[in-house]
Amino acid sequence: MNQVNAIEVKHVSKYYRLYNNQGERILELLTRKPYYKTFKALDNVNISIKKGEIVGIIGKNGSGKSTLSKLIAGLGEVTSGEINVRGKASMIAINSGLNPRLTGLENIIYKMTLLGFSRKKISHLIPKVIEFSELGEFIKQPVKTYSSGMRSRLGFAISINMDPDVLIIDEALSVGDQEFAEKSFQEMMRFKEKNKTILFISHSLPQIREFCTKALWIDEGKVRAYGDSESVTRDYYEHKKKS
Ligand SMILES: Nc1ncnc2c1ncn2[C@@H]1O[C@H](COP(=O)(O)OP(=O)(O)OP(=O)(O)O)[C@@H](O)[C@H]1O
Repeated sequence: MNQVNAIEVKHVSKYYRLYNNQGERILELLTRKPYYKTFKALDNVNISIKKGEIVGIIGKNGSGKSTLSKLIAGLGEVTSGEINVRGKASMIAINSGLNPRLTGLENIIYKMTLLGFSRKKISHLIPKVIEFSELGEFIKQPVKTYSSGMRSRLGFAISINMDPDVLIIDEALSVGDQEFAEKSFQEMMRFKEKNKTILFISHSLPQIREFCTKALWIDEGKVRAYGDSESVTRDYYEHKKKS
């Protein structure tokens, strides 16, 4: 793998199986005949992302942004192709990664234990995560009682303090308040200074222009453009205006 590439996505396709109802899944098991339709969520995606880049991922709803970022984060299998990530990747998304039945504090411990952090390291990081999340006493409440903004705060605070090499943020900052979003952006910049890599999925083109060095435009599962964030967001905006 090239020394300077943090992420390499080579000829990656991802197909989902679509069933009309649960009955079809059972019929398939019984008859051993396929009852599903195949849906191509990603179609031969090739991309290399250099270490230290902040890459904004844009594209209309359902174009494959989350599918691609989940695969890069190691959540799920590619149907074909190959993904190489240098170092550890950590993903935060609006509704994933936290166990709703556990409290905020238990989630911190759970996630860090899963990643193999020592008890000592976890005890050291807990106060930092709580402080960054600004959840105060709510950290002792089950996550299912949190608002989407509170979940996103906790998710961001855990991920950033785990100090991954690649941080993937899927819309998680769109649900928080402005103040928290700004604090998170500052943290993203510090991350960049440490020459770490960030993938940032957002529907906000101004945010992408402000914070990302590059932008990746995904359209119907294919890479439509990858280049400097200014020009890719402009092309995307022009395309949206016409359609
Ligand atoms: N688990 C799944 N099973 C079946 N289809 C799926 C699954 N996950 C995603 N898809 C489909 O794959 C396509 C791409 O979805 P994805 O969530 O990657 O899009 P997105 O670009 O992130 O969209 P959005 O902007 O709405 O978040 C969509 O058509 C979606 O319905």
